[in-house]
Amino acid sequence: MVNIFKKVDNSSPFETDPLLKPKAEKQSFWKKPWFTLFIVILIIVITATIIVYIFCHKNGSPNTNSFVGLEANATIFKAHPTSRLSSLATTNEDYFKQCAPVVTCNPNDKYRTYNGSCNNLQNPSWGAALTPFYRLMNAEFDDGNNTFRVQLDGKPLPSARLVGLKLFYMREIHNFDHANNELLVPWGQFLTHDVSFYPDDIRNATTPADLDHCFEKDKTKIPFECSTIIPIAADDPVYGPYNVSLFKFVRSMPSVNFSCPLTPRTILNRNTQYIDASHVYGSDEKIADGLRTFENGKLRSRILENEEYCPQNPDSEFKDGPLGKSNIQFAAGDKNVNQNLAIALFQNLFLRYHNHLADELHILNPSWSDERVYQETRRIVGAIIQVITYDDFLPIILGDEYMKEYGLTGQTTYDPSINSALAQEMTSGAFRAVHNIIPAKFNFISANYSVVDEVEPSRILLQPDLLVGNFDNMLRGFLETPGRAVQPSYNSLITNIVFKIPNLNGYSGFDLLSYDIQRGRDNGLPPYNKIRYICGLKKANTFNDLSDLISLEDIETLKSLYSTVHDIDYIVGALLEKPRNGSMVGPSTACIIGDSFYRFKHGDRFFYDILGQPGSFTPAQIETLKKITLSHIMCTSSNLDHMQKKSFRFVDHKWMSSIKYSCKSYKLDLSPWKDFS
Ligand code: HEM
Ligand SMILES: [Ca+2]
Repeated sequence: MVNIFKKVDNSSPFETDPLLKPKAEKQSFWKKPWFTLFIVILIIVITATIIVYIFCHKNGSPNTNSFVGLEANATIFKAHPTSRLSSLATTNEDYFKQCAPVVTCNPNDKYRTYNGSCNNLQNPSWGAALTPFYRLMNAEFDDGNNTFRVQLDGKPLPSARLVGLKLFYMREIHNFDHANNELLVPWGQFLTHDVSFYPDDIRNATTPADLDHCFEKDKTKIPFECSTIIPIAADDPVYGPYNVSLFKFVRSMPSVNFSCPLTPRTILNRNTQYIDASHVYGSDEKIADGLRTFENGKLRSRILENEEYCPQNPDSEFKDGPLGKSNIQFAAGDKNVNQNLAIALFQNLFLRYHNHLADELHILNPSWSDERVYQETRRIVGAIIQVITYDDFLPIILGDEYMKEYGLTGQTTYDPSINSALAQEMTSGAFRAVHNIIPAKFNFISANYSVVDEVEPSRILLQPDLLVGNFDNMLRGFLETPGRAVQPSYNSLITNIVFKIPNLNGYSGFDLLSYDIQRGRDNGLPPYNKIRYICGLKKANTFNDLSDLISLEDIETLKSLYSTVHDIDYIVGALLEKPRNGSMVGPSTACIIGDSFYRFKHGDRFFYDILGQPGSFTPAQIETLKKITLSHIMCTSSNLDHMQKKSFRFVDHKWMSSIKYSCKSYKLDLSPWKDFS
């Protein structure tokens, strides 16, 4: 803009012909053609801005996504609506036939079990903790059972780091999604931790730290535990200069470690596979009891710097994270509570909310026992997570059209033939594609809206100390920062963390994208082309057949990495796909996410709006639950005092403070819980 105006000034005849100058000075400036032109352009710009703004906020479409080279209105995605997927896997029942414990259920139980069993009365172990992830297609391993998939021509798959470098590195676009804020990120992860957790395979006592010896060069034989490391080339632009030659990679723990030697390699999910707040309360009774005070229904907590936080984890395993020492290690229902600051923030937020709600219910019903208050609160918190997920979060991730296509809106009808368990294709593939909206830095924003700290990924992983004293600023940071524009690349900081290994006197690294690609191979995910097929999209016979969804430039790079179109890792294809308008994800990602959330909704006998079950809420309670927003939770559990109604929307305090309502307006009507039996 500035340059353009300068150019006009320079070419002005007044400068070159002084004789014209007095006449020109007498003429009113608003009669000049350039002024009229300026006004017209200004009006066009303002009108266009208003239209774009209204469109973004109405449709929830980020519209700032950075998929160039493909038609914005790609109607092709509509050509194959797949509202229900049918699993083609033949192994889903193996665990239940061979290893599932005998479970006796009380069909009249009002509350969920801790481990999720007895939700489905005909198949009581479905969706329970410590049962396998579901599969939409059979696992793909080279030897059929265990070893990483290879390419069709027998060559090993390209290094996950190389794939990331060639396709995604240096492609990051620093645009914002001005429709949404960054809160989508902690919510997405919080939701993930409700339904997914697989621990490392440490059968040979191989913790990540034990893999240091994999760095040693000149080995004639690669030790077993080093065989799945992610190789890094010497000319890697980031890690090369530090001589980092590999990322350590520990495989997921297979079922054999839980006395169930299934083949092909089968991974058990340690968390309940329902959206039921198991990450707040625990996926077994021992963990749940350890988190309770057994007084007035409350959870254990501690006060740090005058605020309430989760209790300290007594487990020595947590004392020192691999990235440094941490005095604080929270305990919560999910073991991954300390994985990064964002998830720690949300676990603490919900701990506070539980205790707030328990207080309210206790005041409302003083005669209720500790057990009753605790279980009712737990039930409400689980329901709230469902409401926020389906009403607010998913419509932004998937868009309204996909929401309808996949049956994720409206009244839930319980269908006992549905196994709600989380699909491997989802947890090791599709839902990870949403890692592309993780911002490079977390902004801590003070009450007067100034950024007081910008925290890089190297400071957020496994070291939650920073949360204490910064709770409000961190929450405000997520609310007050526009989201990262949807794009194929992850942010370059989360893919390029270099850290020093003290005992090795060298360096190591972390790259979330490499780990996501490698995890897909570890857990036997089918390649991208097969997911296209199950999702009803056109199966590609040649690389060029991908051009319906992937740009020609990316197809050329894919050709240079993979032997055939059938070899491409699923998450790689998922990231490269052009999202449908109004959605943040491409069709093969939406299809897998849609399937999972369909099964979480219609396969859960305790889903919050299902009627006629012993665990059903009353119609009046359901009405109250439907009105709950994340803003209410944040208002109740922090010191923030104003909040927009649509919590995930970016509401710039400078221009739109009038639609940030006082926290006093976010009251929850608990009267339907008064004296009900
Ligand atoms: C601060 C932001 C986040 C960080 C630092 C983060 C980091 C990680 C890491 C380190 C893993 C394990 C990688 C491995 O397999 O070794 C993981 C797994 C995963 N993440 Fe994220 N993530 C974040 C946000 C999200 C979001 C927003 C979503 C989805 C909406 C998501 C979905 C998943 C899923 C589905 C998995 C696999 C589930 C599991 O580990 O049990 N994450 N993430
Ligand atoms: Ca759960």
